[in-house]
Order: sequence, then structure tokens, then C-alpha cells
Amino acid sequence: MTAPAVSTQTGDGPAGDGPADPTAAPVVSFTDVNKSFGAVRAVADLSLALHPGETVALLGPNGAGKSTALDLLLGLKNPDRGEVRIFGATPAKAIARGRVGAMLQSGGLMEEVTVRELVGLACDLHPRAYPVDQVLAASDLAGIGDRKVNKLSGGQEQRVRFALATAGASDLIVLDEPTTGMDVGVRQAFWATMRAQVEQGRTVLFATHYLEEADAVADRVLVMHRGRLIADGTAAEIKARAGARRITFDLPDGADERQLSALPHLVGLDVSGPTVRIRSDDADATVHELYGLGLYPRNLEVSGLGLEQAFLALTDAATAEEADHR
Ligand SMILES: Nc1ncnc2c1ncn2[C@@H]1O[C@H](COP(=O)(O)OP(=O)(O)OP(=O)(O)O)[C@@H](O)[C@H]1O
Repeated sequence: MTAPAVSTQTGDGPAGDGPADPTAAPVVSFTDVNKSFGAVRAVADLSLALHPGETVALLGPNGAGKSTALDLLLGLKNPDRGEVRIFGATPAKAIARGRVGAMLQSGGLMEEVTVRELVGLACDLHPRAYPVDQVLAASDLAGIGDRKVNKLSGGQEQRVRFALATAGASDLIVLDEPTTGMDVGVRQAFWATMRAQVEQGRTVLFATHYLEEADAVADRVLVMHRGRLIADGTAAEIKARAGARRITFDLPDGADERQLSALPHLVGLDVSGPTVRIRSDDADATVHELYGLGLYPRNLEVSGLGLEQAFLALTDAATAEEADHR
């Protein structure tokens, strides 16, 4: 897939602003946004701003509030309290001006139409549309333009959704779990296309459960948990915040969990037979004390946390903190 060139520019500010500029007016702003469904607070006191040229991943366990946040952003739901703005305007106005392209999980595609007809319709409706052939080519759909939409594989359907989101020169692209169902090759091509969109100054916000994807693609990661934003930073910052390093070793003579739990700078401890796994926010000090206790660890390894482990550590800590407040 290759990105379409920007063909038109209208609206409140130009796309193609280059890399992220944190001093520019926000593309998206949430100010104290709340949304509940009965007793469930799906989005709680959410405040954040996204800036031009950022690629932002939205992470969180099932039910964290990601889809609700995206629905609020796209004006598909209204907040109970607080304000959502896109380029300073309401979501409805920004969308009517063609500034937003979205690829959502929910909602089926029209069935009895061809790929070309459906993508053509999206182009007809977009105030700043690209030519339909360009959109089909950019989404790697040119070869199946005449195929009925209800005959597509899961990955092909995702490409059609992507084509609908990029039918025109939108400045903000919102994607809800965009690569679900795509094989590895298509997924890589998809992100290459998105990178080209970002190079043209677009801002991309995507929700995902693929943490390695967030790590590889996003320059900013937001982590939601039970409606709240619990982390916001680069993947490296989030890994560092989550308790830094993992220490793994064996104690062939047996591991005393109580003794090990007194080690300094411990963030997590897991003992399984002779194998000990520790998370520490100061691995040097922890290992030093390990030897200080007169223990002789074998097969000692110290490694950084992956984003997945950092994510689990952060969401576990948030759950524990909530339990403490009950
Ligand atoms: N229309 C609705 N009616 C009632 N509850 C809802 C509704 N939509 C969402 N919820 C609840 O709000 C919370 C947040 O849901 P949401 O779909 O936003 O989470 P998510 O992070 O997108 O989850 P997933 O990763 O599973 O897609 C959940 O507890 C969910 O059950």
C-alpha cells in the first residue's frame, strides 16, 4: 500500500505541518470528559491534547473505555460532562469539514455493493476527496475493486475500512483496532501507509490490543484503565515508569520467598521452584543485596521490560490502588 498525495487543502489550518509540534493548537482536546452507562464510568475525568503529526496509540484492557473515548471524539456519543474539541470545533463540525477520517470496528459494511462502489461513495461524500482509483491503489484494493463487499476475507474487509477512512485529505485519522484480522505482511504494509500519512502532517490516533505494534509505530502511548488515563508518554517512558527492569535467576538450593521479598527496590516477585523473577526499579541495588544476603544466583539475567510487561505492571498497580481505596 502507498499513501495518496494530498490533493486539496481547505479548512482551519493546513495539513503537511511536518513533525509533531507540541506548541501548535491541539488537533484533539478532551477537557474533564466523563461518560457513564448506568453505574459504569466508561470514561472518567479524561483530559488530554493531541498535536499535529503525532501517532498516538490508545491501550487498555477490555472495558477500559477506549471505544467510548473514540465514540466521544467522533461525536457518536455525547459526554455527560466535559468537552471534546477537534481543531477547536465540535466533532460534528470538524467531521462535516472533512477534517476527520475514521475506521471503526463496529457497524457492518454495505453488502450488495462492490469495493469500488463503496469506496467511490465515501469519496463522493468527502469534502476533500481523493480520486477513487488513487484511494483503491493506496489501500491495495485495486485488484479486487469489482468484488462484492460481502465476499471479502477479514483482512480485505479491514483494508476497505481503511480506504473509507482515507478517502479524502483528513487531518486526523482515528482507527479502532485497525489491524485485527490482517496477516503480518498486510499489517506491515498498512503501517507503512500510515507512516506516509503522518509524514504529510496528519495526526493518527489508534486503539489496539497489539502492544508490540504500539511500541513499533506510536510516538506516544496512552493507557486507559477503568475509564481513567493512567499513563501518557513515549513507549520508553511508560516502560521506565512501570518499574524498569526484570531480574531472573535460579537458586538451586531453594528460594525463600520471605527473604527475597525484603530485597530493596522490589516492584514484583514471582518464585516458581528454583526460578525467581523479580521486577525492580533499581536492578543494580537489588542484585547487590542479593549477593549481600549470601545467596548464589545462577543463570542471572537482567533485562528491560517490554511494553507488554510494563502495561501489565501499570494496570495491575492501578487495580491494586483502586482496591486499597475501597
Ligand atoms: N452502550 C453501552 N451500554 C452499557 N455499557 C456500555 C456501553 N458501551 C460501553 N459500555 C461499558 O463501558 C465500559 C467501557 O467500554 P468500552 O467499549 O469503551 O471499552 P474498550 O476499552 O473499548 O474495551 P475493548 O477492548 O473490550 O473493546 C465497559 O464496562 C462497557 O461494558
